Amino acid sequence: MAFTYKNDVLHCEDVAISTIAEQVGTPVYVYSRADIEAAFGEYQSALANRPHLICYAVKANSNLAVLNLLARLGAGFDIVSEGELARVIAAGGDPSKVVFSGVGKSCEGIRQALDAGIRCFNVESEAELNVLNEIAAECGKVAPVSLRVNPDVDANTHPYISTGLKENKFGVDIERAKDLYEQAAAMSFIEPVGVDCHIGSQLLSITPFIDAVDRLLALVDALESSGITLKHLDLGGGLGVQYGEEQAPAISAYIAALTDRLGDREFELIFEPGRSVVAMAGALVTRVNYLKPTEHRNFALVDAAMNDLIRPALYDAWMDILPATQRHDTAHRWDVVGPVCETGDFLGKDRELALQPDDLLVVTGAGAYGFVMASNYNTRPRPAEVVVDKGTLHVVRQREALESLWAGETCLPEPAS
Ligand SMILES: Cc1ncc(COP(=O)(O)O)c(C=O)c1O
Ligand SMILES: N[C@@H](CCCC[NH3+])C(=O)O
Repeated sequence: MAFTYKNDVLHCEDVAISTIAEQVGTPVYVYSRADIEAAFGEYQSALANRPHLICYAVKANSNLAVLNLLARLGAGFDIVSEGELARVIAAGGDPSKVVFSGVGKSCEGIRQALDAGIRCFNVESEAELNVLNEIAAECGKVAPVSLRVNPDVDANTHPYISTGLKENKFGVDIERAKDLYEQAAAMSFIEPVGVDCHIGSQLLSITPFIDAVDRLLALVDALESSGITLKHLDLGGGLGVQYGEEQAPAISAYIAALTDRLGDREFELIFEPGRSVVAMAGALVTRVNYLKPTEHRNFALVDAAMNDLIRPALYDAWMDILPATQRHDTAHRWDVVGPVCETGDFLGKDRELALQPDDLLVVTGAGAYGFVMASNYNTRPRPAEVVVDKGTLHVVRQREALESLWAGETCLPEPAS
């Protein structure tokens, strides 16, 4: 674990958090190269004795430096837009290791992905399959396809990030999937190559994954007996991490439990992990601007806000908040809140901390769905991002310049008289 205390001072790898804040300012996202590589390495070791491709889910953290270091480790990528495809290519990723997920792919995205020669389109509806067939015909290409099947399994996670239930917008109803594969197989510019599912994110139990894989395997066997042989099984992402006291399954246990279900079937396995690769490798560093104790609650007003890290506001997500330097004076309960004009603008509530103005606080577990979900609400520039590589600090994205926030906007001309 990269974020550890040495003599009361929190470090990322060998660099003190206070050094980062002095050099780069706050708020700032900090990622540990070693932690990202270790988590990805766990997937690689767990899958070492099977044909596999680990397609890192770009949406979790799409910083070019992060994508580049995963590409160098041999990762494939799971994308959901032409923007993410462009990022992967800019970061040196191999398009032939890209799978394209997403329930509403644009025609332009489909065209660019066909041109780039991606590994597979994870198709989510009959309408999308027809559009893909038409665009592939125009481009004179055959599109490799998996259907993303909705297995109707309860992932037991926050309702906003549960994706494998019938009432969710994602995937093709498993009961319709066989018919759709038969249609796909008859299309001239579509080649069914795999099957895919992704039932949700931040799953803390392996059981729903097992239920989903069993349902997928029954479908694969039924397809096989009607003459459609698939080459790969894509089991999506979704493995949770330990933000607080809840325990998350180890990557190795999760992979072992799923590969156990396959029997002697010899598919290539694809996984699309996002959070479990990058979440714990990152943190958001923020400075206490004001302390505001009141009769009812104590507020620590920090310089990061919901625009920088929206998970607490959007999902009521609990994320750990650590002092950059541990004080040994009396702790109090603080709501750690930002400057944005919304009551939902908090990073954590009721946290026991010994605080002084100007102290640095560190929100851990922020490497996934942190910067990527940041916005410019309240005309706040998005923070810088840095990677710590042992003793060296690399600024991999500068904090946005204020003027860039209104670049491209124009005022109306004087009204014609
Ligand atoms: C299709 C798809 N694949 C992979 C992921 C990555 O999920 P996670 O970050 O939970 O591993 C997501 C996000 O939930 C997704 O929608
Ligand atoms: N944004 C979510 C995860 C979304 C998963 C995307 N399919 C989170 O922060 O937990």
